[in-house]
Formats: sequence, C-alpha cells, structure tokens
Amino acid sequence: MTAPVILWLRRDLRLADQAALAAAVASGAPVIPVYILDDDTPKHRKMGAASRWWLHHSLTALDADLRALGSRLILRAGKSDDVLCALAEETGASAIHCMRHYEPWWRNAEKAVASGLSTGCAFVCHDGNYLLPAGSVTTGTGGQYKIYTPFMRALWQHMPPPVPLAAPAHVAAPHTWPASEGLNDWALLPTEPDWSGAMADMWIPGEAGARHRLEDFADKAKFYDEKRNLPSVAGSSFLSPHLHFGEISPAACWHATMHAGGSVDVFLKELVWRDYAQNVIVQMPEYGAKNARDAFDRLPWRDLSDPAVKADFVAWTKGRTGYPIVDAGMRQLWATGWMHNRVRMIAASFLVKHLLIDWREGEKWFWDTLVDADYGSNSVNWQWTAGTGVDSNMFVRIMAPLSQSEKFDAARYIREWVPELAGLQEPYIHDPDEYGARPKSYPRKIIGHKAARERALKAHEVVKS
Ligand SMILES: Cc1cc2nc3c(=O)[nH]c(=O)nc-3n(C[C@H](O)[C@H](O)[C@H](O)COP(=O)(O)OP(=O)(O)OC[C@H]3O[C@@H](n4cnc5c(N)ncnc54)[C@H](O)[C@@H]3O)c2cc1C
Repeated sequence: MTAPVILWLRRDLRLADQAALAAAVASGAPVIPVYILDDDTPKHRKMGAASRWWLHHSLTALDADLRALGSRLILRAGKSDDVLCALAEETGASAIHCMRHYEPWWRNAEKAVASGLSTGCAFVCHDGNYLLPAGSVTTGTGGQYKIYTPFMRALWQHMPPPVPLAAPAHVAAPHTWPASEGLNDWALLPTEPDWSGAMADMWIPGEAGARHRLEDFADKAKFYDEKRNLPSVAGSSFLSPHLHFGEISPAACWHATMHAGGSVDVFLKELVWRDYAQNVIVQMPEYGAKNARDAFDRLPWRDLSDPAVKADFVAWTKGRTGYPIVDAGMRQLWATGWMHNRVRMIAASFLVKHLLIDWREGEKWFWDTLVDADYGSNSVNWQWTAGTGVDSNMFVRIMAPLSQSEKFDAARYIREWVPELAGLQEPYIHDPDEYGARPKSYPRKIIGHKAARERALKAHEVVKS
C-alpha cells in the first residue's frame, strides 16, 4: 500500500493554482488534506474575530470542493508542529506538502516541523501565494529592497507570473481517513451576539466566491485608477480577504486582468504592494510591534490608561468622532469586516495624528475587525500612515479628513454608513458641525482639525530633536 502524503493547509485554501496540492497529487500517493486551528503558535497574533468568521465559511467551502474530487478535509486543533508530526506518525505519511508563509510565527513553525519529523517523512514548502517568493527580488548588489517603488520596478521585470495551474480533477483518498474534529466545535462564529449579518450579506468566502469577485472585477479593471479612490463607488476588486486566505492566487488575479487596458497597471501595482509587505516582514519580523524609525520611540503618544484618551479611542472604534468620513469608515469596518482603502488611510491617520494615539492600538483594532487582517499588509500600511515605517508618509503631512471627504466625493458613502446624516446635502454632510447642520443624534467633533494638527506637530518636535 502506498504511504499517504499530508497536505498542510493554512492561508492557501484553494484547489486551483495551489502548488502544494498539485505536488501532493502528482506524487501519486493518497493525499490527506489537513487544516490545524493553531492559536498557540501565533500567540497574541492568533486570528481575530472577523477572520475566524471568514475561516469557518472558507473551510466549509473547501471541504465541499475536496469532497467533489473524492477527498475531504481533516480538522485538528493544537500546535501545528506537534499536530503535524503526530499525524505523520499516525498515518505513516511519506511527505508533508505546504505553501510557504512569511509571518514570523509560520516561519518558526515550518522550521519546527522540518526538524521534528522522523527521517522517513519529507517536508516540502512550495511557493505561489505571492507573485514571487519573498526575498527573491534583490538589488544589483544582492541586497533586499526596503522601499516600495524600486522593489516594484525590480519585481515588474519578472512579470507576468507563471500561468496559473488548473485544479486537479481528482484527489486520491487514503485507505482509511484519520479522525477529524468537527468545525462547529471550534466555535469560530459569533453567537452572543451574532454580529455577522452584514458580513454574510457582503461576502461569499471560499474559492468560488473569490472567482466570482475576480470575474466581476476583470470587466472593470480598466477603470481602476479613476474609481478606486471614491468610497461611494465599488471601484476596487474586493479581493483582499480572498487573497489573504489564499482562496485565489495573485497569479490568477494578474492573468485575469493584465490585458484589460486602461489603468489596469495601477491595479497590478497594488498586488505588488501585497508582495512588498511580505518582503518587509521577512526583513523585520517585529514590524507589527516596533517602529521602523527608532526616533519615533520618543514620540509622546497620549496614554490610553487616561480615561479621556480611552474615550477618544472608543469613539474612534465606534465611528463617533464627529468626522463623518472617519465615522462612516469605522462603521463600515464594524459591519462588514472591510473598509475602503482611501478611508482606511483617512481613519488611520485620524487616530495617529488627530487623536495622537499610538498606531499599534489601531493596528490591533484592525487585526480583530478586518476580514482581510494580514500581518504584513496591516503593519506596513499602519507604519506607512504613521510615518514610522521604512517607506512611509511623513508624519508632518497631516491629512485633512474633511477636505478628503469632499475631494473624493464621499457623500453617498457617508449617507450609507452614518444614517443620522442621511438627510444632509453637500457640502453640509462633509462637516455638519462647521455648517451648523449637525443633527442632535450625531456627536460634535472630538477635536478641531487645527487644534489636532498643532498638537501633533508639537509632539513631533520631540522626534526631530
Ligand atoms: C491602515 C491600513 C491597514 C490595512 N490593512 C490591510 C490588511 O490587513 N490586509 C490587506 O489585505 N490590506 C490592508 N490594507 C491595504 C488596502 O486597504 C486593502 O488591501 C484594500 O482596501 C482591499 O480592497 P480591495 O481588495 O478592493 O483592493 P484593490 O484596490 O482591488 O487591490 C487589489 C489587491 O491588492 C492588495 N493591496 C491593495 N492595496 C494594498 C496595500 N496598500 N498594501 C498591501 N496590499 C494591498 C490587496 O491584496 C488587494 O486585494 C490596509 C491599508 C491601510 C491604509
């Protein structure tokens, strides 16, 4: 009887263009696909609540897709290396195939599995969750890029990525299946209260949902640059949670859109940002916790243990800052697990500069509430916004939320997410306080733009010194 091979699944929950699955199938051995719910290895970086909701549905979809090919998904909970080594022993597996991941905890886990397996079992990591393996695009002298633009130019020379692999037609099952835990027993879905209604309306987690999003976007990709900054318009791809969970490969996204014409290159460059973020965390694994620019360690952030500061933070999380564009974004995030990119920049900048609250508090909130919460992309973008990153916006360039709201035509978006303001016309809706048009149910501005700007610039003096 041929020994089986194990397919270790993490953020690569797809059948098409899945190099680890393709290699497992090509080995000719029976395949045991396993997903391990591991809250030990990532420690405080375990998946947030919105991601857990997504995971439940994505695993359900993947199990159904595998069953259609004659296979199924085995679920186990525990520390990945312990579980995998035990499963390899139990099944007599000859190899474990997986996709490579770059979060520091996954890199450690990959090393632990490789060293923990008995000699009869090979451990093989495959690439394909990114356009190129992190670390493979190097400068002329063989160094790593820290800045996005030269990184993008260098990566672009290697594009397009290889043509995506088709899903296998059949996945051979083992003679007997090892025991599996029940997905419902993992309690990944919220119950009391169940806050996932708007998420379920907006998203279809799983590979088929990802494919539909891509097909829908491929027709619009040529207009990307004109529309992507307008929160009232669905101008971007909405692929981020699907890409994060690996339900679709970036190569599939590239090939489906690259001939769209118009401004599609601007979209493709956003896919490169995703790769860039992984390259940053490979070089600086602590990026989610540590300022890349040390001088910012001196910045006197307001202290969250002070109740007044805490109240400001809570107002931000609940979308009650008195700045309609910020509040609309934060409420969209809470309801759907996603926020428009332009509004993410405005809301993040508001926390860091207007409220002078440490970017790490915002990063944590996003980690818990985004369905696309991604260690690399989240920390790179927060540090970009805060001005603390290797490649970042300057701290002293303070975004004016109210003019951004007008510039990017956010009225319809605000009406959708801040119903108290639904009756206001332009320009009042962008700044109801200023025009004396604020309904009683909507809060006053938590701080004026001028006062906030002066406070932030004063705090920054310490960094300069
Ligand atoms: C403060 C802040 C935090 C963020 N946190 C995350 C996060 O945790 N996870 C995440 O995927 N994105 C994050 N982003 C980036 C960006 O906002 C989202 O990727 C984008 O809004 C997703 O929508 P979309 O799929 O329609 O993107 P599109 O505009 O259609 O872009 C296509 C894909 O490119 C990638 N991408 C686009 N912009 C970026 C970017 N700036 N950085 C990295 N990848 C990008 C995403 O995978 C996205 O799905 C963050 C941005 C900010 C300002």
